[in-house]
Amino acid sequence: MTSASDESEVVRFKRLAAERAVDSIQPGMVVGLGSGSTAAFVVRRLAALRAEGRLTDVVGVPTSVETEVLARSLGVPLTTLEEHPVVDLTIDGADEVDPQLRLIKGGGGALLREKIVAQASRREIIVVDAGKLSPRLGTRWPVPVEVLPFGWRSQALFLEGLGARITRREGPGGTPYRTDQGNLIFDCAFGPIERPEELAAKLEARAGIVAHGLFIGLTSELVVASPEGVEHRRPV
Ligand SMILES: O=C(CO)[C@H](O)[C@H](O)COP(=O)(O)O
Repeated sequence: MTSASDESEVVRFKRLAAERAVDSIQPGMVVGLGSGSTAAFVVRRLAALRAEGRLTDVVGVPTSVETEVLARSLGVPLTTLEEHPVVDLTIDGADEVDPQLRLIKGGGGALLREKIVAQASRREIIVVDAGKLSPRLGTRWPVPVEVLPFGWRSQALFLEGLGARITRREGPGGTPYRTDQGNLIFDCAFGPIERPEELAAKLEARAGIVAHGLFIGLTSELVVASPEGVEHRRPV
């Protein structure tokens, strides 16, 4: 168990951003629970508030098996998109955020469920430490692309044809990483991406590509924590 005193600065910023976003949760909400280390702080904060008798009627929609396991272990009640096809508010992390609040996500491999939940949400708050901010997507992070195992070598050639340097993500013991759906991930280094919308359209047109980590037009608010403090950027 990590105590607040031995948290690294970056981890502290992740926690502060996550905790600020939790302030936006209202009683009775259906809340999308993102994946990754920053989003895990959202689940922990929700559990701590429940222990104080607050937000006890909030239910979460987990975006990954990992988040589901964490939430269950902390007693946070969960639901599904089948039961609640519209989510009031989702709080999730990101790997890279550009000035238009376009994102690269999927460092934790949960991109497909994260995007499904984001698209089902009325509001999507992204929580990051300031190190995730980037002038142009692709500068600091590859774009994860989830592909069906069927025909994966063809997808690899297609992705290289788009100009990416690709790496098939590895799981435990050097075996291919598998997503919660049993698919593969290629991390695609494009370098700084000039027109993310065009790249997203090409990826979406390809059969066998199940999801990609470009999240465009899905962020409604951003919470960024840095040495200067915590900033909640809302639409103007
Ligand atoms: O997209 C994600 C998982 O698929 C995460 O939100 C992203 O990788 C950020 O992770 P972290 O909060 O651990 O830095």
